[in-house]
Formats: sequence, C-alpha cells, structure tokens
Amino acid sequence: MGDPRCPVPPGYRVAGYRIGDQIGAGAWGSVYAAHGTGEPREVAVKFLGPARLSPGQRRTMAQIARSETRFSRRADHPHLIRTLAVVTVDDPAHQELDGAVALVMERAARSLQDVLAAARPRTAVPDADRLLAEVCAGLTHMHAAGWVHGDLKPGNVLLMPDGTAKLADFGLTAELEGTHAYAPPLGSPDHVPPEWWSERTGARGVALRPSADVWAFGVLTHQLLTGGLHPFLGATARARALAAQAYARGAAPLRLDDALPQRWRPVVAACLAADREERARVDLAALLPPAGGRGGLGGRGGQRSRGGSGDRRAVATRRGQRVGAVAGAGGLAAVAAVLLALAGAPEPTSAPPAADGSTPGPAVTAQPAGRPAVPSSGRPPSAGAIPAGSDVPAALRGPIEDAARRCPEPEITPVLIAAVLKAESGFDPQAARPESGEYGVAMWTPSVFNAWAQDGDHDGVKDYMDPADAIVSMGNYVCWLDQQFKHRGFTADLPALVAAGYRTSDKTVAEAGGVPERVRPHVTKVLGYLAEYGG
Ligand SMILES: Nc1ncnc2c1ncn2[C@@H]1O[C@H](COP(=O)(O)OP(=O)(O)OP(=O)(O)O)[C@@H](O)[C@H]1O
Repeated sequence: MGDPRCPVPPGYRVAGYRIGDQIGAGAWGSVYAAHGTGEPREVAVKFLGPARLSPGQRRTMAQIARSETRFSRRADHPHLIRTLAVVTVDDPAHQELDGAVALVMERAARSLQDVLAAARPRTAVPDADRLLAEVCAGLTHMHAAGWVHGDLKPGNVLLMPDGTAKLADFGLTAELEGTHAYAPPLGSPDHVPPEWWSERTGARGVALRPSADVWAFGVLTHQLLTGGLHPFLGATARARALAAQAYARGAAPLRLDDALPQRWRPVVAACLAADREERARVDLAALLPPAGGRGGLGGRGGQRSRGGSGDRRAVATRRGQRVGAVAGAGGLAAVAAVLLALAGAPEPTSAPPAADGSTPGPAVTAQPAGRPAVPSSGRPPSAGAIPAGSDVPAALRGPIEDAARRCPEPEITPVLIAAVLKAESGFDPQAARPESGEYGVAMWTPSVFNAWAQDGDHDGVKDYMDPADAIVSMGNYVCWLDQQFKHRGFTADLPALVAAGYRTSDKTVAEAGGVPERVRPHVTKVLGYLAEYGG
C-alpha cells in the first residue's frame, strides 16, 4: 500500500495559514499546526491525499475527503470540531500536494487517546463524566441531524485547550438514508459493533447505523472509566473483536470490568447490547444532564445569550448533576429503569425516546439533508399545522413547517414556531432592533445565529435575514431548548418555557424555575397567538 499521507513542507501556505509542525498522521491524512492572521490564529490543517495512491485507494480517499468536507461544512455544535475552511490545493509545483484536500480546523490540545495513554490502570480519567456528557452531546446532535459518525474512538475525540471535548474526524461520517447510511469498510476494529464484521460490502461501502455509534460510545465509556480497559478481553484488536462477536452470538456473557463504576454499568451494558435493534433504542440524549439532578454526569450545553455581546458560544458547565440514564422504547426502557433504580439513580425525566430508535436533538433530519424527516416522536405531520385562514404569511409557511418537521419534540409544532415568530417580529423578514442587536424574521442576534445556523433553503449560504435560514435555524434552537428543559426536569408549560428561553436563554429560564417575570408579557403574547392558531 502506498503512503496516502501528504508531506507538507514547513512554511507552506494554504488558505491564508502558514503550515508549521506536524501534529500527527492517521491512516489517510496528515495534520499540521498552522498560524494565520484571522480568528482563531492557531489552527490545525488536515491534508487528505492524493500522494502515491493505488486506484482503489484513490477512490476510498476521495470518498473520505468528500465525507470530511461535506460533514465538516455542516457540523455546527459546541461539541463538534469546527472547520473554518476547506480548500483543494492547486499547486502543480508541489506534485505531492497538488489536488489534496486541506481542512482548516480549530486546533485542539490533545485527544482522548493521549489522555488514556497517560491514565492510571483501572482508574477513571480525570473529569470522565463531563467528557462523556460532551461526547454524548456531540453524538446526539449528529444523530439528530441524520448522520452517523462511523469512527467514534478515543483518538477521534479532541480536547480543546480549555478541556472541552469535541468529536472530530468525519471521514467515515455518513448521512442516513432511512435506517442506515453507507461508508467505506474502514472502521476501527476495537470500536465497530460485532455485526459490522458480517456486513456485506456493496458498491457504496458497508451499511452503517446510529447503533454502531452507540456501541462505540459504550466501548469508549468503558475505556474512559477504567483507565483504558476494553470491555472485551484479548491481547490484540482482532482477539477483542472475536470476543465481542462470541458475546453477540450468545457464546459468552458480557463481563464489564469491576473498576467500572456501578452507576455506569447499566449505561455501558445497554450501549453494548448484542442485538443492534435493542441498542438502537438507547436514548443517548437521556444521558445528557439536567439541572438540579444528582449523580455523575455533568456537561455543557450551548447557551443562547440575547443581550449585550450576545455571545451564545458561552457555555454553562454543570458538573456532578445527574447519573447516567438509559432509556429506550419498550423493553429496554423498563430494563433500564430497573437497573437505574438498582443503581440508586433517578429515572430519566426526559420525554420517551423515539420508538424507531432515533435520538432527539437540536436539528433532526433522520433523512438525507433537504428531505424532511418524519418526526420520530410519532407526531403526525399535520399535528399543530397552521390553519388555512390564519395571518401566517404564505411565504413563511414552508420554512415553518420544515423547521417543525425537523424536531421530534411534540411541542415544537408549526403553530408554536409561527406564534413565536409573530411575537418576535410580526413576521417581518426585515425586522431590526439595532439597540439589542436583533435582526430578521426570527430576531436573531448575529453571533448567536452563527452557532445555530442552518441553511434552510440549501443555497450554500446561512443568512439570518433570509427567512428560510432564520426560521429553520430557529426550529433547530427551540428544539434544543425544549429538550434542555425536559432534561432539566420541566414537564409542564413547555411552549411557554421555549418562548421564554428563546427571548432569554435556557439558563435564565432554568434559574427562574419557569418563565422569568420580565419576559412574561412576551410569553403571554406567544401563548395568545398559539391559542389563536388552535395550538
Ligand atoms: N483539529 C485538530 N487539532 C489538533 N490535533 C488534531 C486535530 N485533528 C486531528 N488531530 C490530531 O492529528 C492526528 C491525526 O489525525 P487524523 O484524524 O488524521 O487521524 P487519526 O484519527 O489519528 O487516525 P485514523 O485516520 O486512522 O482514524 C491525531 O493525533 C489527532 O489527534
């Protein structure tokens, strides 16, 4: 096999960045530190191909580069590595680089693999609960957006200089087409599920399901909490994979290491369910922490701030708030509830997960982007539909319905989104409140919009003044708010909380224990419009 990695001369310039030292190299790419004048100045640049490849490798590399490019451009979440630019190197003078794809990313300090390399045997890595919650948040977001990561492992979880965990390496990431996606057959033997080994490789690769990520999350959790131990014993990755397959056939029981904390055992056992259908019902979102809970999972959530600088990338860290929770439809939910009760943990307070195994999240498209997903909550598409004779402008109805369809939460209906829009801007796409820095039909604060932006009309631009983008992004954000409130234990008046959260932030509402007094008149307006629309 030729070496597919790109040697890049020091000082080489790409996308306005000057390449420095090599950080590392994977099977298909080389990653370099780079320095530029933009923000951030210190970045990492990953070069993919095309040096010295056989025709077969070239095809695989092209597929990996396409995935990395496509997903990186669309990934927008506090726990996914942010890609700042993607360029194809056009430099015939450097043949080994000419045609390579260069991804300019925010630069991490190290990976979880590095952390594990320094871990004490049979001892959880520092801050393991928070790290797991953050990995879980990134993964949940990906699944909700209709993507499977496909290569979750410690080496692909990067830690930023402030310690935040972010998922990286989207080379095997694939978009769901119904129940599964396709990716090159290149998973990491220690983290692919047992059924992966007997999957047929077709022209488009192997079938990949979200349940594969759930398995990988189970392995990773076991590793982080036991100082790196794999849940299946064996001296080599091949031996461990065979042990996992024996377990899946029912030839051996699951033997989690004694060092794995009691409260995590049901979580890991559920993620490592031998039956992939059963695994698919694990609700990763339920692992995310609510406020005021107790137990071991901590985490971060993006927080939307509306006033002043309006920097919604500010994150609230809540540690030690809740034990890991597993929930699922049907049998698994009951089993998990019993296990959690035995572990002394509170039962999940969030809404029941989707019966089809999909996990709720801020942006839900369980289908390829551009095609609306059927809500996994089972909500019929017409529930909460905008009445024909209402004042909702015809031009906004499509984006409003699209935004609602992308969210599995039953409260996020077209009429709720319409009611919030009416209260925010009176449906005026040109609305502007410069004194508070809010613009467009959804009254986005630009910096806040950047963190939640979706390209609603698929024109390649995310623009808060474009109603399609503004509304679909708003749907993304209110969906996340709704889920946050449920995870925090709120069960009543969710539309009011969502309207209040949109005007303030999830944290402000949580701290007030409900609708804060100062936004009550606004929320009353939203609820009035909602009633008018029959919601
Ligand atoms: N944005 C980044 N910031 C800092 N380091 C990074 C970044 N992206 C990747 N790295 C590091 O660069 C190295 C190579 O990464 P790469 O994604 O190419 O391969 P890998 O994940 O290690 O291996 P494989 O390709 O086999 O999965 C890894 O050590 C990784 O931690």
